[in-house]
Amino acid sequence: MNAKINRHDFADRLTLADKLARDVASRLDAAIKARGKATVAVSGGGTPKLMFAVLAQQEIDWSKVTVTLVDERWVDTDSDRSNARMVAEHLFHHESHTAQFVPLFDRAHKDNVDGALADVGARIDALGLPFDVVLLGMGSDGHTASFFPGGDNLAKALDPDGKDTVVSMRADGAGEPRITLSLPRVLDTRALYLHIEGDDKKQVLQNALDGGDAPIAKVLTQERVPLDIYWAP
Ligand SMILES: O=C(O)[C@H](O)[C@@H](O)[C@H](O)[C@H](O)COP(=O)(O)O
Repeated sequence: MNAKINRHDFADRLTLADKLARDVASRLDAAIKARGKATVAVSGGGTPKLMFAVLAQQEIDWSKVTVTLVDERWVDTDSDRSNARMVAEHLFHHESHTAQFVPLFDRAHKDNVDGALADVGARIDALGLPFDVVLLGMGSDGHTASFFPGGDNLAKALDPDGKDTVVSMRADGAGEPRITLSLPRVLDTRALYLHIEGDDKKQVLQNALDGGDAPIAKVLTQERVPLDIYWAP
């Protein structure tokens, strides 16, 4: 293991959500004070919802915060599979409604994710990396972002020296086609968090820490940025 890893285990999910939301808000607030703006890339799926509800209530200058996604399912924003929709419904309330959102989905290319890669990549590059915060989740198959085992562009997405900002991904476990930040872009951040819940995911994480080759292992063994892992049963 090469990454500097800090483990944070909690007794329950609400306590985790509260602490992680405060830690992220504090990072964003420090970025605004230091550089006048903050950027955060968040993950989709179900795990972040409770934490987003707490994060939305943190009193920072959200008008100076830009939120984007680590990955997105290639579906329109009215789909209940859309991560953009999930973020809109769970994060952009209360204090945070003035934040700017940069989507990964591009309706102009709704039938062909590959046609959107250049434009979406440029959109992310224009944010001026590094991100201040990147929040990752993990599936029980050991994927993080859309780095799915067996994914058609997995090697490209995981190439530590790859030049692509975003990569398309199709995989049996992914449902619809995906777009994902590449591994080097995920790691181009001042702070990196992995948020996982449940004993099954803890075991998947442990397998990767023990030398398993699930995609999450690439985040555990990198040397670019320390990793804070937040877990609750
Ligand atoms: O769009 C997505 O699916 C994600 O960004 C993905 O990487 C997610 O973090 C994991 O699949 C965990 O998902 P759950 O939180 O729903 O288990």
